[in-house]
Amino acid sequence: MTRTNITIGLFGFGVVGQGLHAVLERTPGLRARIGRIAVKDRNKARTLPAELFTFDKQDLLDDPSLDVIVELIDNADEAYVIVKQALLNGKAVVTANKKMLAEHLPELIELQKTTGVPLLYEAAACASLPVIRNLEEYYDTDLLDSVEGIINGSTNYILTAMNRDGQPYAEALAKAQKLGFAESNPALDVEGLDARNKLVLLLAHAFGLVAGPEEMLAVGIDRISSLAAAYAREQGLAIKLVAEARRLPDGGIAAAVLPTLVAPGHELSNVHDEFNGLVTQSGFADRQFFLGRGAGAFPTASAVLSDLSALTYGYRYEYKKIQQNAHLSLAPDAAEVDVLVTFSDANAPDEADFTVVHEQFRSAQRGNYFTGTIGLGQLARAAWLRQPGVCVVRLASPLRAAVAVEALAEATV
Ligand SMILES: NC(=O)C1=CN([C@@H]2O[C@H](COP(=O)(O)OP(=O)(O)OC[C@H]3O[C@@H](n4cnc5c(N)ncnc54)[C@H](OP(=O)(O)O)[C@@H]3O)[C@@H](O)[C@H]2O)C=CC1
Ligand SMILES: N[C@@H](CC=O)C(=O)O
Repeated sequence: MTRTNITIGLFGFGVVGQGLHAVLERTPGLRARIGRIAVKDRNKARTLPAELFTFDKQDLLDDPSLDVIVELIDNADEAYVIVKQALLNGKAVVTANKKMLAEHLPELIELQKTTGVPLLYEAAACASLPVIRNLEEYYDTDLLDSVEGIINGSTNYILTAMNRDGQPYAEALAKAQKLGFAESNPALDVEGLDARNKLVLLLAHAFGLVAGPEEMLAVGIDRISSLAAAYAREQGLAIKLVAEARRLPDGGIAAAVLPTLVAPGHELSNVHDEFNGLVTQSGFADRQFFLGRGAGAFPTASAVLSDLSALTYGYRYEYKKIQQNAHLSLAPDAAEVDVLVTFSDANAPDEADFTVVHEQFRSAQRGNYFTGTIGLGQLARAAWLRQPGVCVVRLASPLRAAVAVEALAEATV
């Protein structure tokens, strides 16, 4: 699609949809206008004339006057049907729906290939931060070693409100919802699933690895115990929800989303409120840091706007790294991680799962914890991880290649 006047068929007129409308009004240079809007609730009052709205998706998908479908609804299953049909109908699509993308990425990549129609989704990972196109284009030849970041705005907003402002968890979550940062189902945010969906997109564009979300471990902030929070405070560290993907020496990729202790000098320690931050590490450019708003109406709409503009000059993702790295796979059993585990007497973790246990603490008043090293795959499989009263927080060290138990024993003799 290379034209300068775009007529948009917009699905969804919630936080981001209304943000996009406002942003387009203030961006006359793009010459893009919303032709029709599909929404769901017939009883909701709208801020635009009623004739602009429809409740039938076909009114947009079958309308030849609409060049681009912008999909901004909060239902991933319905979004999938809409996006697929739009591509098959030859309409370019811009979406912010990371859940839908993460669940259907292989098919959506194939559909772009077979139809020749572009699907862009910069807003789906880190909202206003231009990460997808940078990972796809800028790091095209400079080999990336890792991406590590705070990629969910709501949980960062909640953790900031709790730690800096002393707000209770439930109050901070309610505020994140009120401000339009949280998903309609906020469990996606606080359980680490939204960050994991975004990590799927980062993996595809950073490393050319297309993985399903369920293949990666995600632990959310909803399980952070008061003992873990106290441990962090006493050590002068902050707990952040961090998504990490790291190339291992043997070529596999270790990837996970975990609450993580972040040291004061680390780039991510300065990412507050609903901001996101992403650190990339690559062969030649070395370490780089992206920082910006990771949720909210205008920041997210700004990324949608950028995708619309990119469509006008014929931009599409080429997924070059997927072709180059067809052999690449996730290797959780080749990786290990240092963690803090807090637990109640009733649900103690199995210490035999750990390669090493470092520090132990037991107190009838404060609760119990230990720190140790565990294989990433072992941690993901551990039944105790999901037991009530168990909290796992990654220590400040990154994911790394697993050291075999024997090698460790030899080294310590
Ligand atoms: N909020 C944010 O900061 C960010 C959100 N996103 C993503 O953007 C998308 C939209 O989020 P957000 O704007 O916050 O969500 P909202 O809940 O604010 O709005 C959702 C909109 O979708 C409409 N809708 C739901 N189902 C359908 C359907 N089947 N057909 C047509 N319209 C439908 C709703 O209609 P109605 O008005 O009738 O209820 C509503 O207008 C989500 O995928 C989200 O994950 C991505 C980055 C940031
Ligand atoms: N709920 C998401 C919205 C943006 O992606 C978040 O909080 O990051």
